[in-house]
Amino acid sequence: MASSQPLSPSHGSLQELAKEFKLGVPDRYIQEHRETTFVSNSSSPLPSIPVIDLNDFIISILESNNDQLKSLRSVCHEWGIFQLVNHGVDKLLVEKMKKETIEFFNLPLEEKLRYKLKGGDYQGYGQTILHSQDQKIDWADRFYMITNPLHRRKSHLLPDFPPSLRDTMENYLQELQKLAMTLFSLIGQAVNIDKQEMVDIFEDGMQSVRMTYYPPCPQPDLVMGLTPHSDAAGITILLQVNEVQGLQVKKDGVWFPVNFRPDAFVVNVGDILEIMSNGVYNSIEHRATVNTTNERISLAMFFNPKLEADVGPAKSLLTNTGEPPLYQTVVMEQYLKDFFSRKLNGKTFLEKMKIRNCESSET
Ligand SMILES: O=C(O)CCC(=O)C(=O)O
Ligand SMILES: [Fe+2]
Repeated sequence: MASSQPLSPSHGSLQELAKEFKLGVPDRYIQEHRETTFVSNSSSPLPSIPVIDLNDFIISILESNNDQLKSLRSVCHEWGIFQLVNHGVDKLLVEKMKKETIEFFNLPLEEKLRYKLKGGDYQGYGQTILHSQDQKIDWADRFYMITNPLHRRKSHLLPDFPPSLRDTMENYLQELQKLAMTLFSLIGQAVNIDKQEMVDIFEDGMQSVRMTYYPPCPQPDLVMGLTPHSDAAGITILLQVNEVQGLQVKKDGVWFPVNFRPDAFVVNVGDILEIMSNGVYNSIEHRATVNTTNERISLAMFFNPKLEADVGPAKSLLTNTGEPPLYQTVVMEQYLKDFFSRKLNGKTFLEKMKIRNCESSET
């Protein structure tokens, strides 16, 4: 396990700083080894990420057919990401949440700095958390916090938000938690995990949120809005707040841009579902790019097991399929500690959870 203490970022807000970098980007932001993005043309068009329609499940359950579950399984296996439409969350609430998120980043700097990351913590407002002095900084400001369990909330964050943002966020959290439980149930069934096991693990689970602000950048091809990573979550439900595109996913070794549908949430399969499904599902590697003219804002919500739950291949899946476990099992609380003690780096954290052949033959 990496033991580096995160360094306190002293560089406050890029949203303000970026205004001074009109001509060029400082070295600390330049990513020398940035992988290129797929360029489409008439013979190789841009592949679009799959769309899952929640209404289709209601119909297929009524008709007792498994086709929808089969297609969900194949989407989570081959892609690990999909656009979810007819998700049932009130459109007005989604629009209000977008508006409040934009207003958060429009607050005067001194207001936002009330929520500033404090030394050694990973919750609050600021730039990339640094694990070493030479680490590159992403071209973004973020606000991250744990929203459930309630006793883990930091009193100077959500509870202390401007009332309209706080109330909208509370409603949004509740609605998305319900949606996440529906998705967990379907995604679990599609890979032979018992419904009750998903409920026991995810109901009232650990939930967190990240709002990200990507300023326009004079040299967008030199920086990264968000470093390539997979989410250390069960699932992530992602909202593109201001309709500026920038998310990319890595599929079969190639980076593809994702075009968000305005009526959809983007759902990512996270590392924990890859582990629970014993490797059937793929936690998608993704990154965010930026552009010269438009700021971009996103809101990601992460849904996880309870802090005291075991994270490992689902017991009912191993029993139902007779497969040996391909990943280790650790308690969620420890899993998170290990995750936050490292810098984001592709899928390397998930790799550490894999049981190697030599290890399994020794145990
Ligand atoms: O900004 C985006 O579209 C991606 C955000 C994301 O991947 C994250 O917050 O983990
Ligand atoms: Fe992510």
